[in-house]
Amino acid sequence: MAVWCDLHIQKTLRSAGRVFEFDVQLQASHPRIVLMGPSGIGKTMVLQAIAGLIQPDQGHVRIGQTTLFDSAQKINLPPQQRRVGYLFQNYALLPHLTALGNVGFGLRRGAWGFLSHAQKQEAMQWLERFGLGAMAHQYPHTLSGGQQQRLALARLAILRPQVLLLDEPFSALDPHLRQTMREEVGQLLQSLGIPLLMVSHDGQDREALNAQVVRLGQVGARTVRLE
Ligand SMILES: Nc1ncnc2c1ncn2[C@@H]1O[C@H](COP(=O)(O)OP(=O)(O)OP(=O)(O)O)[C@@H](O)[C@H]1O
Repeated sequence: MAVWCDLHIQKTLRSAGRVFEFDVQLQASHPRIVLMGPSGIGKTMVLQAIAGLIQPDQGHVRIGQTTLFDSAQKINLPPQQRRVGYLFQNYALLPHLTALGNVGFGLRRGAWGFLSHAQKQEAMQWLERFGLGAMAHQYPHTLSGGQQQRLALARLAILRPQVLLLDEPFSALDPHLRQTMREEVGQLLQSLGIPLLMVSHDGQDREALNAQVVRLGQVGARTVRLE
């Protein structure tokens, strides 16, 4: 696979006399990257910079053929134009919509748009692909933790993002479900062909996803890529 992610993120944060310096470069061609490193090193910051939720002081972020951010060229696409699927830890499902409504939500036109017949069919296909076809008319709170996670992923995948960003997606699940979800999500994501960048503390996530590890660490007072 060609390089699908090319980034250089430089950022300095200061508060209460503490300075946090971040200078990380990454060129990824492996389709599944797991970002590891000690707590507070800035792993989540990498995902946020790709999603456009924080702005680097300097550097660039390119995903596929698209430049999302480039300080020299003064490019900074707003989050909604980045075609990036960010799975939040609480899944951010819409409680008043059914599973079908949640998956179809991003296909609607305008805030109050209804789903067309074709859009409903498309949403249904994605639910089935994620093993949730029988639960199309259930609300999120009636789904198990693993089902909610699959629903959240289906909701991102239907929009065909250029990359999926997952922040410790399995850490909130109980140990048994964690292993099942690792395997299920790993197979699903491989079959989708969407590149993946995931933050994890757990070597078993890397194994289940057959991913490449990128480690962040500190050199002096600065966070950098170690390998
Ligand atoms: N305004 C700020 N001033 C100084 N440092 C900050 C500021 N905001 C965030 N930081 C620091 O930025 C760092 C990056 O945090 P981030 O959540 O990305 O780390 P992480 O590697 O994902 O951690 P964890 O594994 O614990 O989730 C943290 O050390 C945090 O203390």
